[in-house]
Amino acid sequence: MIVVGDNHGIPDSLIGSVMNWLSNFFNQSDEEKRRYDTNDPTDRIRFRWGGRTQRELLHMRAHPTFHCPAKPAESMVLTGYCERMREMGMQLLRGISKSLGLEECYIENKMKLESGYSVFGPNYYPALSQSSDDKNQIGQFPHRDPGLLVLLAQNVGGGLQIEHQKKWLNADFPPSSIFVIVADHIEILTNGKYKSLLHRVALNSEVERMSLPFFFGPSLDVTVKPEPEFVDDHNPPSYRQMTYKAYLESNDHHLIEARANLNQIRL
Ligand SMILES: O=C(O)CCC(=O)C(=O)O
Ligand SMILES: [Fe+2]
Repeated sequence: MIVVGDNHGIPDSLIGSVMNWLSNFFNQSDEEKRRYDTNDPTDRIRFRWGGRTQRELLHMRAHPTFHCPAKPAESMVLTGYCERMREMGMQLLRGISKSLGLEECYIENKMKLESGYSVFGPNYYPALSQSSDDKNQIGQFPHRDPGLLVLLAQNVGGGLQIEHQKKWLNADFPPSSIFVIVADHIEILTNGKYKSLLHRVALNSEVERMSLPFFFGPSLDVTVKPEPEFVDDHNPPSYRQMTYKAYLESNDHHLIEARANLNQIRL
């Protein structure tokens, strides 16, 4: 896990405009939001209520083609934001490649990031009501995410928790920072040298919260596997190989849902 402080170069005004647009979106009537709650296999945009949680989520395909439910003039804000997230993700992956003693563009080339599949998937969590019954309400159950990195912005701090040495820690980062989560396909390609971060979300007790994860993934046709640089007699491959598309679609999930499946491909 890496936190990029407030020197990430993304203007506050851009983040603010994205938050404004999302706040308007989530505050629409259920009927209006339901227009994007379909099960069409060609969906590029999908709105969902969070099942056993009070979360609402909107997933939009961000790359290689960009889709969003905004009017053209407003969609510029969302496209601009997603482009900045991609640039930041690319820079971070160059750093990770170098930290592994590999050439800067190693991950970028192996994962064919020019046509990488990315999803922008904002969440809306209501405030926790004051009634004591609600004390344990959570926003998201423990999970890992698919892809290489998840770049996360939020409108207010408090809610995200990460697992470290079997304990849950609060990931308290300010709204001006971007929090970066290492996801499944970094773990697979490095054969477990980097670990995909287990995390969950508690409802912020005081105020409603929005979080803006950008799921930065490989190209859908890339077969992701432990690469030879991380495999030897003492370290046999720990994960089954699979295209990124097949990984996302396993368990009958839709590509846009961006669900993880790491435990099922461990060898
Ligand atoms: O809301 C958060 O802070 C985390 C969001 C998240 O983990 C996800 O949407 O996958
Ligand atoms: Fe997540």
